[in-house]
Amino acid sequence: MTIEIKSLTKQYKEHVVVDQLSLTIKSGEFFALLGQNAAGKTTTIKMLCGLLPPTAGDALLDGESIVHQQVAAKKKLNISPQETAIAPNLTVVENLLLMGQIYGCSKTEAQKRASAQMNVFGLTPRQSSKAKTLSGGYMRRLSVAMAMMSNPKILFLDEPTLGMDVRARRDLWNVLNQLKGHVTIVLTTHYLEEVEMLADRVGIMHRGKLRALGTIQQLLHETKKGSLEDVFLEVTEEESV
Ligand SMILES: Nc1ncnc2c1ncn2[C@@H]1O[C@H](COP(=O)(O)OP(=O)(O)OP(=O)(O)O)[C@@H](O)[C@H]1O
Repeated sequence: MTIEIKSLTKQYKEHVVVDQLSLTIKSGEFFALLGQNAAGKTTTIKMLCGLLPPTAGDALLDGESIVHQQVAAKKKLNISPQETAIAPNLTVVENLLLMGQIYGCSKTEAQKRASAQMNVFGLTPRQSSKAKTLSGGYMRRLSVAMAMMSNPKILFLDEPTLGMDVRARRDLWNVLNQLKGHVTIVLTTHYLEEVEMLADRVGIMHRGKLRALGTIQQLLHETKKGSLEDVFLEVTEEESV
């Protein structure tokens, strides 16, 4: 369940978008990847998920190379992307069962997993609602629950609470907290409060490079700042345009 990123690089013509990123994310860790717009976060996650080939470097997901053992590496992970894969005209439970089928579960196994996920994500009361009738917050919950249907060892969450109201965000945080320690989670977000609430460790990217890495306490100590926001602003300031 460990993610070992080794000099991972993505270059578009002369533009180096991810620049020799090296980082190890521990098994069961909740890791937050931060950075300003265009820092290279989504590109990094897309490479780790096998959606984008790296220009150079590699990453090992539970020991499987994303370059040389793509199929095996992909089996370790799932992603709840910004654009969700929810079918609007299917109900909540149908969406979950469909995911189960896609991942090759038997009908009984898919039903078992769907019930478990609806329970964890507080979706049971809405199981017969068509997905298109759900609020944005419930949609995001469904999206993460669908990603969990494959029982992934590694889960990537790309801005999971974007556009959610305060309560929906808090509810999803509670749910994500329950996954802590059981699944290795990589989260990208612009909400620093979310990071403070959930993350074991934080990496801050700036212009494709990893500029800071550690627990929030370590980062505050190293930079002698009073808040994660101040750390973030300092780390991303010096070269910002
Ligand atoms: N297909 C592409 N061709 C050329 N440049 C690209 C391509 N895809 C992304 N980029 C560039 O890569 C850089 C990093 O983009 P990326 O989406 O990884 O940033 P991000 O940190 O996820 O930003 P945000 O917080 O805005 O989501 C940007 O400058 C973007 O314009």
